[in-house]
Amino acid sequence: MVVVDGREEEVQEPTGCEERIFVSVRLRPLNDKEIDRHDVSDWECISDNTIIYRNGLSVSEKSMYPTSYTFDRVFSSKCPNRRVYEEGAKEIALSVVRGINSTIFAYGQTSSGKTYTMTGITEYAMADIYDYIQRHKEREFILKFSAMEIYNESVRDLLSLEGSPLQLRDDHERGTVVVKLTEETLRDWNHFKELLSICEAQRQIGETSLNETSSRSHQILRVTVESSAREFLGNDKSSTLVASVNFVDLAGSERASQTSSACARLKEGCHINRSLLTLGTVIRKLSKGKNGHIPYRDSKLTRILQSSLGGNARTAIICTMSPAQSHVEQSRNTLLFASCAKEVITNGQVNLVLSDKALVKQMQREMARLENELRIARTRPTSSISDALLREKDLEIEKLKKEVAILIQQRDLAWSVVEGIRQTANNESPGAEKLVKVSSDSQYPKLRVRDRDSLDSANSIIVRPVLSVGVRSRCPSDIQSFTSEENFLQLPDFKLTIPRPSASSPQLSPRFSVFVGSTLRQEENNYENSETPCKEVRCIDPNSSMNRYLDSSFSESRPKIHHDGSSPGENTTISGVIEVDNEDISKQESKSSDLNKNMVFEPPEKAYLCQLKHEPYGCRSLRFTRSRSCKASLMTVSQWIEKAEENDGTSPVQNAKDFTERPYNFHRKSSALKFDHQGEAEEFIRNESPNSSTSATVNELNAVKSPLESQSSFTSAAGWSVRVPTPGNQISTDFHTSTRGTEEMSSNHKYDNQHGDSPVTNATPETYGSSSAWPSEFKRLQKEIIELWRDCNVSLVHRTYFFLLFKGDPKDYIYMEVEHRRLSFMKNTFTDGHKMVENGRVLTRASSEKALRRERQKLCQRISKKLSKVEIENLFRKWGIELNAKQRRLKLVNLLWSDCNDMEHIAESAAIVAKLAGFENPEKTFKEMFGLNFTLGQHTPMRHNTLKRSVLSML
Ligand SMILES: Nc1ncnc2c1ncn2[C@@H]1O[C@H](COP(=O)(O)OP(=O)(O)OP(=O)(O)O)[C@@H](O)[C@H]1O
Repeated sequence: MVVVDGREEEVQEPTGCEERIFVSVRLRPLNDKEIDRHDVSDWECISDNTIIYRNGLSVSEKSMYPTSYTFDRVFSSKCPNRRVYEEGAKEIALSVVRGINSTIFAYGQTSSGKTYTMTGITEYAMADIYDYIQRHKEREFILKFSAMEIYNESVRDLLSLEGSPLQLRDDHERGTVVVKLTEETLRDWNHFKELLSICEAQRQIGETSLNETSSRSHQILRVTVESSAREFLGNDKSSTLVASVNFVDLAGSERASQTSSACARLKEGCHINRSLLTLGTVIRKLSKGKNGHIPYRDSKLTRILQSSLGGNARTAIICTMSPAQSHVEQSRNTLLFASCAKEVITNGQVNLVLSDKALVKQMQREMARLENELRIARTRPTSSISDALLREKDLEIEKLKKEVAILIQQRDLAWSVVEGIRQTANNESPGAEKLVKVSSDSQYPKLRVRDRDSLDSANSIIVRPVLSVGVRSRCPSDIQSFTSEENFLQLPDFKLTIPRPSASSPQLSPRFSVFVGSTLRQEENNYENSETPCKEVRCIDPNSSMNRYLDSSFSESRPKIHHDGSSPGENTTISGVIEVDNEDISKQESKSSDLNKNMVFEPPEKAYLCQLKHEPYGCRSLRFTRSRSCKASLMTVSQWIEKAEENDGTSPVQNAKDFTERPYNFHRKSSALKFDHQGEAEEFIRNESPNSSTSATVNELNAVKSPLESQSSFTSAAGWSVRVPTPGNQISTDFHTSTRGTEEMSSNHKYDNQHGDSPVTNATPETYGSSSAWPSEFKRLQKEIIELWRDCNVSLVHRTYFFLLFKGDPKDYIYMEVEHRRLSFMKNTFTDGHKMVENGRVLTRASSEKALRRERQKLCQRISKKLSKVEIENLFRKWGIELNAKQRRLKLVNLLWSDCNDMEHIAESAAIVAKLAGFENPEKTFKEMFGLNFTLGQHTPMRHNTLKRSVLSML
């Protein structure tokens, strides 16, 4: 069933099939000569299929020759031609009327009866063809006759021979007799018989002309039958079936040795044998399959009969043999040939010659079929591809869902921080909002630094610490410049934008100390190369004593400090013009010297990165970000202890460099923060890293009153500072990214309102402060946090700090919430088997456990130093440790913070850790440190990119 022109047509396609050559063997009777010489018959057909050698074989002959041969048919000497035709050739010969080529061979030695057999078969076949035509008159048959002879490897057309009566006929074509069998001719059987007789006559003529050489030539009578193909193609009368039947009378297959020794005869025999030998070779090869080369071209005979030998034809071979004993050798060769021939497979196909119309139809059918196949083929792969794509997309969706969950956590956490800052600022400076409103630069609500010239004309200063969350892609070169291990993206940054100061506000004139390190220069050079100059410098507390922070290695390259008239130690404000008095920087920054003139830097160990930018509108902003040099400042107490322990035995100078500040420089930032035992902490630092500069730094912490402190500013342990506004300047917190532009805080609040899923943004201190629910909520949060500390192996020092610091004040809610979320995130991350990166370190649950063990060991070492013998023994007794037990100190330390359900135990543990760590009044610690610190403990819950994304998604 095929579709043509949109119609389905059922067409009987002519088909052929593979089949073996039909091989039969025919014995002739002993002829007169054989009888005369008393030759005997050695062969006998014992059945329709088997012929045997009657005489007994010698032992040697038995090993060489079989005595019995089986074929499709065997015909005895008494079998008439009719039966040989009927049983050995008819079916195959008549295939021609169905459009299938066919060939009837007669193979055998000379005088074995080939001609005798083929004459009878040809006559009967033609008679049957005639009968068939008579019964299928509607098919309009055309018969074409041709006869050829192959002699000495030359082909002759027997029908064009001189004197042939066929030449006189009108429908004669050279070498072919064409007889259109019309009603008239079909009625004239005699006429058809005449044709046959003509052919026979022609053959006789050929024989005559060859001077009795006919037995040494191969003669082929070919009858081509053409008829309409209506039987196969329905109404299409123009297409035809064309097939030929070949009647082949081969030359004798005797050996060359039996030919005349005369030269001519020898040559003739060679040629005969050439065709016969090639025929034998072809048959033998074909009997073994068609894989190898078949030498059809090696002889004329095989070339002409190529399609009949293993090709598109049905073939029957009748092997004739003499029964005489004297010809036994030739007879065996004939049987051997017949045995090979019966293995040959042919594949006769119906030969359909399509008319143009039928050809078009056929092509259409083929196209329709191919299109169907293509459609199916497209459907199948598409389906499989779709499945694969769906699976891939599903995985991607799952992955994105997880990322979204993480980002939501990060967003909430970041907003918690922002809210905390905002609330702190509002609480401590009620006039801040009002001052913000009177900003002179309403068009650009973010804070900016203008050129010095313009600063002169400025009439106000607005300092707005802006939570920048580390996205600095406003100029692409930023990113390129920060491909180092700096993880400024990891932590929220503040962008401090300082607009022009007011000339009438001299109290706001900035007085910054300036220190520029080599790292800074390199970074600045990077910025210089960018189209948008972004200057990253170190900005510090504007305190003249900052030069003390310089260590010996740095002091050589430190720039000159310019105080702009301010005396060291003078309380100055952070807001306003930042002045730079550094020759090196001025040279390097000659192209933008106006920027440097207003910049103040601090030494790397104490620095926050302050990024000064040219903005498209000509303004500049200072951005505080983390730098490599302030990386140490990001470390927590526990990290500090851990690091100190790690560096035991290493250069103490290195220790001093790495562990100089946190949380101690944070103490420095807060005037209210004074440890009773701070001296012990400092002593510890000196003991661990007896670097003079570091010691000086620590010693200066209390001695120096930061201008930030004067403004109620504070610095988070995360490495950036937030200043609480005081009357006279304006401070507000904001949350923005450089790439997305700036948005007013109000818009962020809108976001909060629209996304009320954050309990932090929904809850306010007032909410808890005015509610009796807060104490219970605090206890719940505290208990969960304690459990999370345990689950996340958080530093005991951190726990202690936090526990002692947040004791239930309603304002603590934000820090409790932040801590809770941070720990939850951390726990989930560890539970999922993920890693976290903190300051370039990969943190896992295992590594956190290891760090906690080290911290306990470190604390264990400090027991003897920090506690008296009596205190220690009392603790052992109270905690159920035998006084003479091995490793009793370590057992004691291991018990610290071990029972999360016993708040008395927790409180006692905190007291012990505080004493061991040397900070016994942590309640005086600035609480914002925890609210803003993402790196407390050993872990950093946010990764650079995820945090960045989370911020972008929020904006
Ligand atoms: N089955 C048969 N019954 C009676 N006579 C036969 C039979 N087969 C062959 N003959 C006779 O044997 C003689 C030789 O036969 P034929 O000419 O057909 O042999 P051939 O194989 O064609 O020889 P060549 O190879 O020389 O052409 C003929 O006189 C023929 O009449």
